[in-house]
Amino acid sequence: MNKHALVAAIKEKKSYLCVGLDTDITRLPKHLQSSPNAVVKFNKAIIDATKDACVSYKINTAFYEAQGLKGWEAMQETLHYIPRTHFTIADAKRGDIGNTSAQYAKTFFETLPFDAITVAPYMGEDSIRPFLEYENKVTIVLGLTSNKGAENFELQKLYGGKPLYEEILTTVASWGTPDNLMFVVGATQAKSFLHIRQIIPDHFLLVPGIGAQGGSLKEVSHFGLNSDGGLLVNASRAIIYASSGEDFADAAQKIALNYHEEMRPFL
Ligand SMILES: O=C(O)c1cc(=O)[nH]c(=O)n1[C@@H]1O[C@H](COP(=O)(O)O)[C@@H](O)[C@H]1O
Repeated sequence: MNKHALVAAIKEKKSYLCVGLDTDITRLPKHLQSSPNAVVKFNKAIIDATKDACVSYKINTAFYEAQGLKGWEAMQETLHYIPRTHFTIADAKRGDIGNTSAQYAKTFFETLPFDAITVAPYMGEDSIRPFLEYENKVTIVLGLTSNKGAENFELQKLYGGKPLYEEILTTVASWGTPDNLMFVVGATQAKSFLHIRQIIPDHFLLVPGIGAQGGSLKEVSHFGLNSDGGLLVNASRAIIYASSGEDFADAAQKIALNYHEEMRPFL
């Protein structure tokens, strides 16, 4: 699915919810833990339960890579199970010298055919170009992240007085278009959304940090939405671990529907 199809899905469904499949093998409900392929069973149940409320799924690759070969297989099976009507994100946070980034792009755009990947901008233009060369794929660059460590570098002022993250948004935006580039902005950074929208009015923002990290969906929506929707708000733990019992999928569905209901009036 490309960005235009995503915009259509958001408008039709009146949802900009992205469900995060950060599936931690140690947090699976007890009744699944001994079952073979437990991660895939869990993910399939979560997808079945939440697909009507959301337009996107984000697979955080760390939770799968940590399991070795079995984890990569689970990631692949999960990706293929996600309906084509949903925008798929590999949250892999890659980026390296050009020829290495080209291999990362191949991994997450071809071998595993995700629609988008998260990328760290630290190594600059040649580390991001190989991702942008793919037509109909989206590169999501870390802008202002949700974590405390954002203060260490992203919010530090450069010599001109501008914070580093602003320089990243402006410069990276000039390497692509709002069709092939999005930016990560954490929901915990709500007070910066108005300003960020002045710098990049047209780009989609992937917004993690509601739910477990305490960000406000209302604030983010108020300041972040644009005429395309322009937001993908992610929640992972708050949805997928809404219950640790046999009712985990029903509980996940309830939370996802609540987010959807909160989003509806904004569109
Ligand atoms: O790129 C991300 O998705 C990301 C960026 C960021 O600034 N903060 C952030 O939490 N994330 C990811 O978003 C998800 C948030 O998970 P929950 O806090 O459980 O909703 C995790 O997969 C994080 O790795």
